[in-house]
Amino acid sequence: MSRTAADGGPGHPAGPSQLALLLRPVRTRLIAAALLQLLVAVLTVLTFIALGQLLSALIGDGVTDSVRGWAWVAVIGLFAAPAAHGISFALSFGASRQVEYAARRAVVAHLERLPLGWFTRNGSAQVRKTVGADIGSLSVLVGEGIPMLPRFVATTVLSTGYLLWVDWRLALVVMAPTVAATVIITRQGRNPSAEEAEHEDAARLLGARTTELAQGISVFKVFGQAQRGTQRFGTAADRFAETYLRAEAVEARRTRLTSILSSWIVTLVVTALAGTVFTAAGWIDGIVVVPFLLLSWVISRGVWSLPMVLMAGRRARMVGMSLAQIFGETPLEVRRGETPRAEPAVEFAGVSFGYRADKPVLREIDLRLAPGTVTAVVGASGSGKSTLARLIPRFWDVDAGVIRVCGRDIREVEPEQLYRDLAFVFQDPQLLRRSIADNIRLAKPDADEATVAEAARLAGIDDRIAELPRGYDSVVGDDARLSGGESQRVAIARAILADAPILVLDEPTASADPESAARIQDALSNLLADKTTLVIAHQLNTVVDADTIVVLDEGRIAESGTHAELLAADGHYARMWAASAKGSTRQTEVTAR
Ligand SMILES: Nc1ncnc2c1ncn2[C@@H]1O[C@H](COP(=O)(O)OP(=O)(O)OP(=O)(O)O)[C@@H](O)[C@H]1O
Repeated sequence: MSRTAADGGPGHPAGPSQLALLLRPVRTRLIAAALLQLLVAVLTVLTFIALGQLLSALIGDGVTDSVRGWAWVAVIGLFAAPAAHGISFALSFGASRQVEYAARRAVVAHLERLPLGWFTRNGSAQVRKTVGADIGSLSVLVGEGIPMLPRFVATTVLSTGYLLWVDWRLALVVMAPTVAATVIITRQGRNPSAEEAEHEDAARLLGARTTELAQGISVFKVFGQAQRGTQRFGTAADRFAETYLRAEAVEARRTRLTSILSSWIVTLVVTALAGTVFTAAGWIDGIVVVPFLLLSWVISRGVWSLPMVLMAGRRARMVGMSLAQIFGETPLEVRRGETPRAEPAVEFAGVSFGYRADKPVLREIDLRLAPGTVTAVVGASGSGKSTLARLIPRFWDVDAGVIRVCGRDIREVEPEQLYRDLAFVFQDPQLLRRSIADNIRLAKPDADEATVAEAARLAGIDDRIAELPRGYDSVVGDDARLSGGESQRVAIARAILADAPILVLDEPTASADPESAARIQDALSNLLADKTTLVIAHQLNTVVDADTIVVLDEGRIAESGTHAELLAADGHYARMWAASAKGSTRQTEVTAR
């Protein structure tokens, strides 16, 4: 069993083919831009040939009719080449913006269809990297790389062809350094050096350590380990710097030879020396050297830009891989189903699930949450309570069995419908960096202010919101800094407003202090009225009134019943209850002392 599909989901070809799909709508514009760059190449080479002819005429042959023609070519080339380049750039730049926008939309649309569990595993880092940096590189590739490549090739081929035609022997000598540089650069450009790869690794590690330090600095400090936290970061930063210097040194060594070989001054000197030798030997007329001086310079400039073209190719591969990773994730499939929607019950029938094939977390769960009842799930840490709760909103799909919500297999329900039937409040209430009002009305964007305020009142958070500088318009994280318990109550207000018939609550009081926990419990009692509820609880005293208490033990249902029934059964639950009673007595004694 695998939670990822490396080979692409249905309708979403991975990698390069995804890139091809994105480029298809702008294909015509890119072809036009590339053709214009070909024209620029032709005009550039013609201009230099014309310059050669003019210089030759000035030095020796005298001005003839054909020279006048070449003068026109030079003038036209001088104006037409920048104009063609300008139009080509406008076309490819426009196309790059369109591709960038389409790529971001395609990624976001695909993300919308991924199971929620994917986000808990990957967090926001990969999404940020793909939607931000990688798609940014894609834009550079489309805007510059794709049109510039034909220009580079055409300039080199045309100039070389012309020089070979003028005098192939001199051409071979003059071109030798640039050909050598081209071969070396192309071979080097294909694979990054070991030092470069090591530096990439160090950069990734530094990124991870920076996040760890930013998120965990308070924990390190509280335990007197601030130095250790910064030490881990410092070691990563040192390694980053060291590998950078090493990679740069290797790069400098690698490029030393090629930058000499492809430098224009070397080309000019080689051309002048070879031209002198050839002329002295009587193999050529001295005037023939003029076009060589001009065009070998054009070629060396092209070779100079080759590493950038190759870099664009490497980036394209990287972007392709990054997109493949996201598009390779199998989206939530919604199967065709004919079962009509029934009363708001939740059923687990023979459900088994594991995050890994060799480690089942839930085994053969049979459970029914009857409409309008509260079912509490308790059990030791790691027994699978949160996993059970998260399977209902399809964080992951079951490996065996079926989960039904309102009588229908959840794999046959459109997510929009499923999330209308379900509201969930988890341990870590995720509030968006938006106004409090927007956070509450997430499930009902058109809810008016009075309705939002009423939900906040029922959730017991209205008085705290009133204290905020801009009340309901205060923005979470900016002028609304809320405690864990307060955030939890905002999440409950959101669930109250959503008014879904089924509620899934995963330890909603987990991060709250006793006073806050009591307020959350009050808020929940407003939320629970008439709902079908599944609540995960650590503190048994919060669930004694539940209609059914289910005890999970190593992923299996060990027993279930009411509080009184389970105490009478004297099994798992009774032992947990006795242990929790002992714990709270000890707690009371400690507090009294
Ligand atoms: N996203 C995940 N990927 C891999 N394993 C996971 C993931 N989430 C939980 N697990 C593993 O599944 C098992 C059950 O975890 P779960 O969180 O469901 O237990 P729990 O009963 O809710 O525990 P607790 O009361 O401590 O929150 C544990 O062994 C846990 O390590």
